[in-house]
This record gives sequence, structure tokens and C-alpha cells, in this order.
Amino acid sequence: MHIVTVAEMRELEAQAEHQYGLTSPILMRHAGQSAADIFMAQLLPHHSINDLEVLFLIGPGNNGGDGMIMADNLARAGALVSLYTWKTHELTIRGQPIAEQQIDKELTSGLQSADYVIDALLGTGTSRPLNEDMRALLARVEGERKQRPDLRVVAIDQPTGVHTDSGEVDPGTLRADMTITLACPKIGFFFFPARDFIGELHVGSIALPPTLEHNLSTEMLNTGLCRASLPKRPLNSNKGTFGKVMLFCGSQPYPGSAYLAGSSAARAGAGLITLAVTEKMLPTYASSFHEATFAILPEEPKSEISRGQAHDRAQALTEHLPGYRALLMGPGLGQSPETRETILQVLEDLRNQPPNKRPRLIIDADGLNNLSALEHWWTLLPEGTVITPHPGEMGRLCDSLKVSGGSIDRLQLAREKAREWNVILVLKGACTLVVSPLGETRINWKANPALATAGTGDVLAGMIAGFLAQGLIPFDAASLGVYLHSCAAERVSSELGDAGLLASDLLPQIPRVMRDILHTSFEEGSDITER
Ligand SMILES: NC(=O)C1=CN([C@@H]2O[C@H](COP(=O)(O)OP(=O)(O)OC[C@H]3O[C@@H](n4cnc5c(N)ncnc54)[C@H](O)[C@@H]3O)[C@@H](O)[C@H]2O)[C@@H](O)CC1
Ligand SMILES: [K+]
Repeated sequence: MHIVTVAEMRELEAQAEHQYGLTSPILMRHAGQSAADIFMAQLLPHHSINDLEVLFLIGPGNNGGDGMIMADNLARAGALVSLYTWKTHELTIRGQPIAEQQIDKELTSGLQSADYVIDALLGTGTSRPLNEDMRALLARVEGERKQRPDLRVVAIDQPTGVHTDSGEVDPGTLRADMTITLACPKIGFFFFPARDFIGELHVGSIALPPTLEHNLSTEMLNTGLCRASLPKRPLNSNKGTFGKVMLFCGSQPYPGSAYLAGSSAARAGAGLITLAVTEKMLPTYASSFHEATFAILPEEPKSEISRGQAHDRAQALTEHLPGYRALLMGPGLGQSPETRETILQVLEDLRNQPPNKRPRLIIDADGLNNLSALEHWWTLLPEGTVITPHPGEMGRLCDSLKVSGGSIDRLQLAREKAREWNVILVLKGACTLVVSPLGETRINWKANPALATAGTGDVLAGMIAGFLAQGLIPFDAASLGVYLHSCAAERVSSELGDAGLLASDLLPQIPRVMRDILHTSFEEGSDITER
């Protein structure tokens, strides 16, 4: 499922006409029909289409055209449809035009009795701020919804007033309960504040031939994409089949990170988990993480930094690495000079190994914080490294730049840096980005405030390490980790709500979401629902 800018959407439509003779009216017929089908499939359980009152707000362009066709389909299916045409101030109720002097009164009573309002005012052709007249119309709907919260608003293609490239939102914009976007999700939906105005996102078909999308490089993480890369589990397997993960994580003040990351790598299906720990820390882990094995590292010296001791620690770790397919460094390590030196030694060792002999590397949290203190730190990384910064860590990696939580600048920055640093960059945030050095981009729709709590990043890093160990290429391992992590969170928050999730609650959900994804029926190109 590709994500498009407005220019890319226009180009797709132009090519559809040029190459396949799919003119605008043909596409619009599909759009309106598909929107009607999705709408009917999503009706709340206590609503049947018969006698359902639906008020359409129709705009001056093709978005309004989509609305008219959808309205016609719903009316034929038995809904009681009213159409208000914004530009001409005309109103028809069940096909009957209303006299001019009655329109205002009838529009008010239509709003009062409507079950649904369909926003088909403006789509991707929005070229200026909403004028006062349109804002006033949307405010009437909002006023009614305040009185009657069960009034639902469905936006066609996009909520009117959302800027579909930047994610900016006009002050008059009506928050949709559901958006049925056409052909492809629009890039601005993944940025804030727009993300908050979309509601449930559904993608309707306008029957574009899939070959037209081959030049697009931005995709939405979804079930279909992730199912394709989920590691296979052949019957004839042993723990070696699914790979070993080494974790250089955790320290005395932060022991939990290694447990969370290691457990999540195991929950993601890796065959064997090894924690590289000092003898002093061993009892802590051995008593709480029964499934793990251990690589024992020399203790950190208490006072002076000693390159020699860092070297010994790094050597103790790298001597264990043959046979390991993934190495996760960072969560909970702390930022002592000794630790930084050890990380540098490990990196040097990895760079000196042939690519097919060394484990795939993922660096998170303190691994990144330690590196960010060094000039040109990215030149130290072996090819194919995955890094998973949150906005604060990203800022430190970019010379103390302030990185926003979810705007278009964040996407541009991620693309620029993934190329410059030659890494697979997972830039965490409400809609996490996964970007390859070539600029291929995958974006997660599933924002979830429940994940904004300590330890969830360790779980994500562990999952990605688990998928690397199972042989996935780093871009796919990162994508799968990000998507399944958010699915696991969705499962937890469907029970607990938006607050109070513990990072460890995610762990038992990981295999469940993998099972769900494997068994959910999904056809690429059909109507897709993402909440
Ligand atoms: N062109 C195509 O081939 C297809 C278009 N589709 C639909 O068409 C939409 C795009 O159609 P259009 O390009 O006609 O664009 P819109 O339907 O968004 O509207 C453009 C019209 O609105 C006016 N306008 C722009 N900003 C305004 C504002 N702030 N206040 C009031 N009026 C404003 C413009 O002057 C123009 O007349 C998509 O969002 C989608 O819903 C779909 O039907 C699929 C196929
Ligand atoms: K709209």
C-alpha cells in the first residue's frame, strides 16, 4: 500500500488516463462505489442501511463528485439521503429539491436527524484556506455533534481543510470519525496535527492498475506487507534454524533493558538469546530470565578509563559472536567512558569481519547516545546497521538538532540522514518511520499513546534483533518489528486503554500478533482498514 503526495496522486491519475484510458469520470465512479461499499461494511452493528439518515456535504470539485456517486449508491441501497451542495446552496432530501426559502431550516433539521454526515466538500484540489462560509457550514456540523456525540462524520478522500502534503489543518476542519481515502493514503495523514483528524482510515479503490505505482517509494506498514516478510516456521526446525541473538545491553542501574530486549527477541521467534553481562550482574539476570544463556564479560574498572580493559571486554564479547546472526547493542548500557570505548572496539571488530560472517547489528538507546558524542560516528558502523533513535536521540545524533515528534520535516530529515549515515533508520514517534539508505520509506499508521512509557523501546529493539536473527534483511526486520510492536500495543490497550501499559505487557502479545497476521485474510489492493 503506497503513500502519496498530491503531486504523485495527480500523476497516477494522469497516467491512468494516458496509458489505460481511465478518465476522471470512470475513476470517480469506482471511487464513489468503493466509498459506499466501505461505508456500508463499516456501519455500526445497530445500524442497518435501511432508514439510515445520511447527509452529504457536496463540494465544487471531484471530491464532491465522489460524494454524489456514493450518495446515489447509498440511496439505491435503501438509505435516506440528503444532499447539500455548498457552492449553490441547494438541498435535496430523498431526491426532492427543497425550495430556496426552506433550505436553512431544512438543513438544520436534516442535521438534527442525521446518523452520518459525509464530508465530500474538498479533497486534494484544496488550494487555499477554507473561506468563512465553508467554515460556518462545518461549524454547524460540529455544533450538532457536541449536542449529539453519536452523530458520525465520514470524510471522503480526506477531511476538508487538511493539507494532504504537510499535515497542517485549517482551523475550520471537522475531525472525522472515519476517512475513506481513495487509491492511496496521503502523506500528510501521517503527520500532526492531521493525524488526529483522520479517525479510522480506510482505503477505497479507484481501480488504478497496480503497475502505475512502481515508481512510488513510500509505503504504509500494514498486514499484507508484514505478512510477506514474516519468517517461515518449517516443521523440520531446531533452535539453530531461527538464529541466535547476542545482547550487549543493561547495566547495574538499568538491568531491565536487557531482560525486555532479550525476551522480546525470543518472543519474536529467535532460537537462542545470549546476554553479555559481567559476573556481578549474572545472578540478577539468571534468576529472572531462565531461557537466556550468558557470555561473561570482565567487570568495568571503577576509576580510570583503560583502553586495555575495554579491549578485553570487547574481545570477550566478540569471541562469542561466531554463529550469532544478530547483535543488539545499547539499551540500558549507560554512558561511562569505558562502555563507549567497549562499543568502539566491538564496532571495529565487526568492521574487520567479512559481511557474511558477522552478525547483523542493531544499535539503540545508550548505544546511540555513546556514539553521538563522536565526530562522524556513522563511519564506524558496519554496512547494513539498523539504528532506532527516538526524537531526543535523533537530535543528539544530528549535532543537537531539535527533532519534532511528527511533522514533514521529520520525514525529510530521516531520508537525508539514512542516506548520509548509510543506515536503516527507524525514527520512532507517534507514526514511526523506517527509512533505508536508498530512501525507501515505510510509515506506521498505528499511533498509540499507551506506548509512551519506559521500556517499550527496548522491546522494539529486541524484536528487530529477533527478526534479524531469523534471516530477514535489515529493512524488513525493522519494518516488521515496528508494525508488530504497534499491533501488540493495540492488543494491550484494547483491554487497558491508553494509559498504564507496562513494556513487559507487550511480550506475550508478540507471538499472538504474528499468529493473527498470518491468519487474517488480506488482499493487496482491496479495501484496507487501519485504525
Ligand atoms: N481526478 C481524478 O481522476 C480523481 C479524483 N478524485 C477525487 O477528486 C478529488 C480531487 O478533485 P479536484 O481536483 O476537483 O479537487 P477538489 O474536489 O478538492 O476541489 C477543487 C475545487 O475546489 C475549489 N477550492 C479549492 N480550495 C478551496 C477552498 N479553500 N474553499 C473553497 N473552494 C476551494 C477549487 O477552486 C476547485 O473548484 C480527490 O480528493 C478525490 O476525492 C477521485 O474521484 C478519483 C479520481
Ligand atoms: K472531503
